[in-house]
Amino acid sequence: MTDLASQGATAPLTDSDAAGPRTRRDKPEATPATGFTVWLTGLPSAGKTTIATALAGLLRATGRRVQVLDGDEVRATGSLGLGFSRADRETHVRRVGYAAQRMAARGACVLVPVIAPYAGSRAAVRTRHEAEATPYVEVHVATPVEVCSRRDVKGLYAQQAAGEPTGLTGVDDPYEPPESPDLRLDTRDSTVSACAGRLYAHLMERGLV
Ligand SMILES: Nc1ncnc2c1ncn2[C@@H]1O[C@H](COP(=O)(O)OS(=O)(=O)O)[C@@H](OP(=O)(O)O)[C@H]1O
Ligand SMILES: Nc1ncnc2c1ncn2[C@@H]1O[C@H](COP(=O)(O)OP(=O)(O)O)[C@@H](O)[C@H]1O
Repeated sequence: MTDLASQGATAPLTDSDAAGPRTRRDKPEATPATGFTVWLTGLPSAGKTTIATALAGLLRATGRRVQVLDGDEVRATGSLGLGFSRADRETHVRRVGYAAQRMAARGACVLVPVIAPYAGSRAAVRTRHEAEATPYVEVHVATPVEVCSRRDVKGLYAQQAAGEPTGLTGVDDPYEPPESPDLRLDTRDSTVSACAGRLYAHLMERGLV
């Protein structure tokens, strides 16, 4: 048995195919999957990262290549040195949008849990994707600030209430809610898996999965 065969690369998936047995090797080459970007925008603690992680699991289970571009992670690397002023956030969002589009254009499912508080920079990201004919899905994780501040996953709301940091999105810094996102998720009365499932269903409707 060759190495490839020992990894199951030529094992028949079915023997009932009229054209003869299909092989695992047929799958990726015969139908290269279209990449896309899903941008999850919303307040801190809204549920962006949690839903992105759950969706990543669903997509990986079907064999898709997934890249998650988390705001904190990009800020520690590609956006190192940028803060939370309007100008810095806009630069950061456009930078992440550029990277996302390039990865999606190469077939990845790119999931972006990044606040992106300003409508203008979100529109710029969408426009970049459209210009390159890369599918783009904007999801508003529309959890109200009262709920987010109760969750307070990173303790930021409590810290802000105690005086630092100032300029917390949704509290004393702007968040411009998307007027017409592709999908709006209300996480108040839904489980994480229900939200990820709704998003997956939307991707199916769009023919992306
Ligand atoms: N002032 C202020 N406002 C908002 N968020 C703040 C702030 N300071 C730190 N953080 C934390 O930074 C995390 C990453 O933010 P993002 O890159 O997604 O933000 S932005 O799009 O540039 O606005 C973001 O992560 P999430 O909580 O996952 O949204 C925040 O926890
Ligand atoms: N339906 C839901 N979808 C996403 N998160 C939820 C949901 N219900 C409760 N949560 C909780 O809300 C918190 C969201 O945190 P996180 O995903 O880090 O937010 P964000 O990335 O938007 O800052 C997590 O503790 C998560 O378990």
